[in-house]
Amino acid sequence: MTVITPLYAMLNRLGQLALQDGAKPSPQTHFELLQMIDQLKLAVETPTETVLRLIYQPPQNAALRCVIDMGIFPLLIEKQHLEGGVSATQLAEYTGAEQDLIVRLMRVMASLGLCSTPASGVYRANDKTVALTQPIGRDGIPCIYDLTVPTLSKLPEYLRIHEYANPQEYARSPMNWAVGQSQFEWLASHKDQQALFNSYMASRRQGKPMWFDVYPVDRLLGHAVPYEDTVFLVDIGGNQGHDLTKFRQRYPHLPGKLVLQDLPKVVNGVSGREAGIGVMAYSFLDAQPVCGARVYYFRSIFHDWPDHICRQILRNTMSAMATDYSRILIVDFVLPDTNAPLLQASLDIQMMSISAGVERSESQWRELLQSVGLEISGIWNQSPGMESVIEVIPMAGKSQDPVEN
Ligand SMILES: C[S@@+](CC[C@H](N)C(=O)[O-])C[C@H]1O[C@@H](n2cnc3c(N)ncnc32)[C@H](O)[C@@H]1O
Repeated sequence: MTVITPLYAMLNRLGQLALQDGAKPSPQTHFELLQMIDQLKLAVETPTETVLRLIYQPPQNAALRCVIDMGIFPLLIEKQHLEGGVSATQLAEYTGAEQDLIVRLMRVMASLGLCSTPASGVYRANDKTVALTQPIGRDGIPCIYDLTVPTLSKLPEYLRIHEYANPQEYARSPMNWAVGQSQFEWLASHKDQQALFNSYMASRRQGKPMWFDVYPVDRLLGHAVPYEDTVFLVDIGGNQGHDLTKFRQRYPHLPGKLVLQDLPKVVNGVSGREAGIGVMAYSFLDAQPVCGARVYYFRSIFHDWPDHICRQILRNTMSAMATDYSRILIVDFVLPDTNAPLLQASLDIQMMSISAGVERSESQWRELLQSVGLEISGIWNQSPGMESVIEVIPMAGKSQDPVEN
């Protein structure tokens, strides 16, 4: 009798998933495939192997950061035409680094699958190498490394000293304790990293659906007031306008203006004229100056902040909302109560560290919103691994007057 082991059952399921959607899997299948592959690895690894894999992640990240700094990935792309690949000797010549060091760093890159190594001390670009030369890898890796590593290395000490209290105050976040500033002050005082951050923000969802692919925008269009001087959507904390530009391209004829808001250091020098976007330096810790917009849109904002600041931001927005007309759209993760994807669970720890922020579950979102008199009118999601679009309106019978923060 054949015994179906858990490993065999997993492989079977993987096979089914691989067949299911042909060459281009749906977002759901893609997500399940990735989850299954992780589970498969755990099923094959011995417990010792799992622990060793985890222990040696920090050196991998450090090596990757160095290889990005040395500009090796663009060289591999540039020399892609060389059939035999690029040797460590050549890389040493191009970069000025010592050849033996290159061999040691590139061994890690090849093991991570970020290039191939057809012969000893020889490297070739693969499809992952390309992403490391684009803004998402080129700028995202050093940005997140510099922003988080000094704090993460001290997080165990911070939590021990603070008797394992859940960090809930922006001004007393682990980053503030470890580095003297929380994320946005730190970025504002580190010009190069702020530029990397902006570039990473604009690039990190490349190839993923936009919020308007997930959310039925028709819900907003039908009742929008079509006057030239009305505002259709304000992107609050919209960085340098990457989302709004794409929204404008998809919807060139909207009933009303689009407005981008972010901190002065982020939007100074940004011109939205070509895309027909108004640009405004504004802090969402102050009352919202744009009144009566159809939509107040926040993407990846609330996860940066603890509840008390989120309430402040929400109240500042509610004071500008038009009764029975304006709504808030929040694009953020809605963590499942069990089996949260590792990326979301890890981002939660990152947010906690750099700004006492939180990735929230549906019940946490409801609780937060209810505490200021708001309620969820719908949640849209295309894939469990992606952010959701949460539509929010004032609770029936609640006033939208400014309330004390
Ligand atoms: C995680 S990024 C998200 C950017 C963009 N919404 C996106 O999803 O790509 C957070 C943004 O909030 C902005 N921000 C931080 N503090 C702010 C404040 N007090 N007022 C307005 N924007 C702020 C940052 O400059 C940054 O652009």
